[in-house]
Amino acid sequence: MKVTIDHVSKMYKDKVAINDVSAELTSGVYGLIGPNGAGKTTLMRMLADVLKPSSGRIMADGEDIKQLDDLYRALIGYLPQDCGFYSYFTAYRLLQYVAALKGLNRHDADRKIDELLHLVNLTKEKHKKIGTFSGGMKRRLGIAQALLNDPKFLILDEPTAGLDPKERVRFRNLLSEISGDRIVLLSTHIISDIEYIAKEVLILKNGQLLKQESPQSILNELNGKVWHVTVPAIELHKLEQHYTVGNVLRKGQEIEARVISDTAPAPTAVLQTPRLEDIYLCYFGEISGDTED
Ligand SMILES: Nc1ncnc2c1ncn2[C@@H]1O[C@H](COP(=O)(O)OP(=O)(O)OP(=O)(O)O)[C@@H](O)[C@H]1O
Repeated sequence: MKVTIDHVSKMYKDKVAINDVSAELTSGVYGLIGPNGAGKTTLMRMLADVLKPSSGRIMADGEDIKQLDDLYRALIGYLPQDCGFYSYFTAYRLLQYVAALKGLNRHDADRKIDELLHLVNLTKEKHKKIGTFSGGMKRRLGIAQALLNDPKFLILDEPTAGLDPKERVRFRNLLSEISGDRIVLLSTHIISDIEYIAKEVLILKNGQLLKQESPQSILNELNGKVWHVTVPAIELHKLEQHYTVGNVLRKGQEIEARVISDTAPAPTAVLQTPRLEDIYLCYFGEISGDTED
C-alpha cells in the first residue's frame, strides 16, 4: 500500500495547524516528531479520516480517500492520543466491542482477539477491568484494538506517552514485529522510540514538514555540527546567546554543554558523533524527550 499526502493543509478558524504538507508512505515504520503544537495529531487525524483537510488530498494507492470512504477506513488502524477506554469494560469485552464496530463477525473476532491479546502480552489480564490497568497495559490494549481489522496502515498517536523505559522497549519490539508489509506511522517526543525501528523520520514544525529522511541520512547531516564545549560558568549566557545549547552540566566553576554549530563554538570545543536525539536541538532548539528518563 502507498499513502500519498498531497499538499495538505488544515486550518482551525484562522490558525494554520498543517501547512501544505506533502509526503509519501510505503511499508515500514515512520516516526513523526515535532514539538508540542507542531501539528502531529492534526495530521494523524486527517490520515485516520476523522478530520477533513482544509485543502489538498490524501490518497491510498492513487485513489482519494474521500472517494474510497469506508473502503479506506477498513484498511487503517488508529490509536488516538487519548483512547478514553471504558474503565469498567474488561480487555476482552472492549476488543469485542471494537470488533463489532469494525464489522467483524463474532467467530472471526473471537479468534482474532485471542491472537492479538497474545501478541500484546495481555492474555492473562483479558478478563480484568481496564480501570485496573497500568498506562503501558492500556497502550498495548490500544494497539490490539487498532490491529483488529488487520490494517495495512497503522496510525499511532504518541503510543509510548507515559510508559516507563522497560515498557517502551517492549512496545518498540512489538512495533517491529507487527510492521511487516504494513505502513506504521507513530508520533513521539522520544527519539529512542524510533531510533532503531524507523525507516524514515518526518520532522514537523509549525505545521510544516521540514524533512522526511532515513535516520542515517539525518545523522549524516548532523555530522560536523555537534560539539562538546567546556567554558567558565559565567560564559554560559554568552554561549546561549550565540548558539543552540543542549544539555548543560555544571562542574565547579565550569560548565560542559552540548552545542549545535556549523563552526567550533569555542577554541576548546570538541566535535561529537551526532545522536538522533540531537535532531531536537538542531531543528527545534530544545532538548529531546529522551533526557527526561
Ligand atoms: N480543535 C482545535 N481548534 C483550534 N486549534 C486547534 C485545535 N486542535 C489543535 N489546534 C491547534 O493546532 C496546532 C496543532 O495542534 P496538534 O494537536 O495537531 O499538535 P501536536 O503536534 O499534536 O501537539 P502535541 O505534541 O502537544 O500533542 C496547535 O497550535 C493547536 O493549538
